[in-house]
Amino acid sequence: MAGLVQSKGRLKASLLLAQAPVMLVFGTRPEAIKLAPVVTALRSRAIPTLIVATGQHPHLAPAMLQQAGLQADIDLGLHRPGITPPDLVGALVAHLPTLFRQHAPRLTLVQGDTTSAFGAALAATYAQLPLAHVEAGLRAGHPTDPFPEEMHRRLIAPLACLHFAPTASAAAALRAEGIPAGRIHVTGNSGIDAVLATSAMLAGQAALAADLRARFPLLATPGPPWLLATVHRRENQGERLSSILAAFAALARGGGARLIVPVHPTPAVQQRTTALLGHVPGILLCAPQDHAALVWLIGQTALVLTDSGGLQEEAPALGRRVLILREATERPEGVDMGAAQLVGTDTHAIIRAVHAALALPPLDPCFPYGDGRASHRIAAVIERWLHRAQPTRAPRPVINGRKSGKLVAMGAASSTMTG
Ligand SMILES: CC(=O)N[C@H]1[C@@H](OP(=O)(O)OP(=O)(O)OC[C@H]2O[C@@H](n3ccc(=O)[nH]c3=O)[C@H](O)[C@@H]2O)O[C@H](CO)[C@@H](O)[C@@H]1O
Repeated sequence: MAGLVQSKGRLKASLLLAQAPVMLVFGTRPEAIKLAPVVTALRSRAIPTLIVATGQHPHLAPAMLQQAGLQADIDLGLHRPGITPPDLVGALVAHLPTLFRQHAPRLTLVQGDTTSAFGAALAATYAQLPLAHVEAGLRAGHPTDPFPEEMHRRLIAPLACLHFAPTASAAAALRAEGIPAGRIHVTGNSGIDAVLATSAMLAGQAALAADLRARFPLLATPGPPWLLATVHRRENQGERLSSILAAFAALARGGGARLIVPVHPTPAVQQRTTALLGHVPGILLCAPQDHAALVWLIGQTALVLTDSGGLQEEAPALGRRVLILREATERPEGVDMGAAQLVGTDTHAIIRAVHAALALPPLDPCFPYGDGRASHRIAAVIERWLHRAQPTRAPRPVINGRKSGKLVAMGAASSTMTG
């Protein structure tokens, strides 16, 4: 009898979950990379998910999901040439309510600090739907730098009821802003789950590594060490980009290093990079790579030079030092551990830092941003939350501008967990 009651309870719970999925909204390459393991972990617990692509990175983001064996259930296709962050936020606030009405998500989940993440967070909040934030609590120090990412992170925080902080210091930043401790869960960064999974896949597939060696035959040629370099951030465009690229050119011309540079498709970056580095001996420009190739490239190079957030996290996990080509970082843990150095964008400072870093002994893999189990922790918290939070009100349909029906109430907070 007890068993029957229990199985009826389970059945009721699973029906509840099935009727009301977790809606994950993402738009860019790094969100796709970092959300793919979260989707897999949710699905492994039989939590239904609905993946919504905004179209912010129309080619890069779906390709990254595909690599993880996933695809978007719905693609809003909101990208158009010249679209600005406010345009995209406006489009998301206009389009997402229809999906909220059709799919009645119990929880909307966003990752990081992109315009897609902020627009979806705002739309969910207008619809009075509970919001979860993966990679919560990163702060670079200034409210609008990097712009608009820091503004996005800070504005998403008060809207979310579940905050998945990658590190203890990210959790502390949230608490300092008044987020109740019980809503914050220190999980590690799901990007580390992704990079470790990709690295294990590469180790297990000799044919894939052979393909990559064939794709980049120059890397096997004798000569100075290869460095991996990427630059794309909005705050580094213009003169700062020229200053960084001048350092790359000088390093290659000086014969101390060779650089492989996957060039971001943003026109302002692509044009200047091709113009300044296109014909410099010792510099290999290439298209953006799939995640497996990028992870392989980190392993083939001696040092990573970047303004990317994700690469700052990934390189130490793969035993590579990072020189951060920015004035500030929201990821201080790698610097504190000696795996990363904040170098800035001055040409001479970059050259000096490269020579100094190349003289250091090799770095052992280290994990300031997580142990590869963040997605499992995130899914476990969401599962508990779904079972605990009562759907007291259903999503409110808006018909001819009039609201009727019921709303899903903001969920109760669950306890902090670090395990
Ligand atoms: C400084 C900053 O505000 N960065 C934010 C930005 O990401 P972020 O600066 O990391 O964005 P990038 O476009 O550099 O993406 C990094 C990811 O793309 C991969 N890669 C890169 C180049 C390539 O050719 N192929 C490839 O697969 C890297 O391995 C890494 O996993 O949005 C992320 C998603 O919300 C946030 O987590 C970051 O905080």
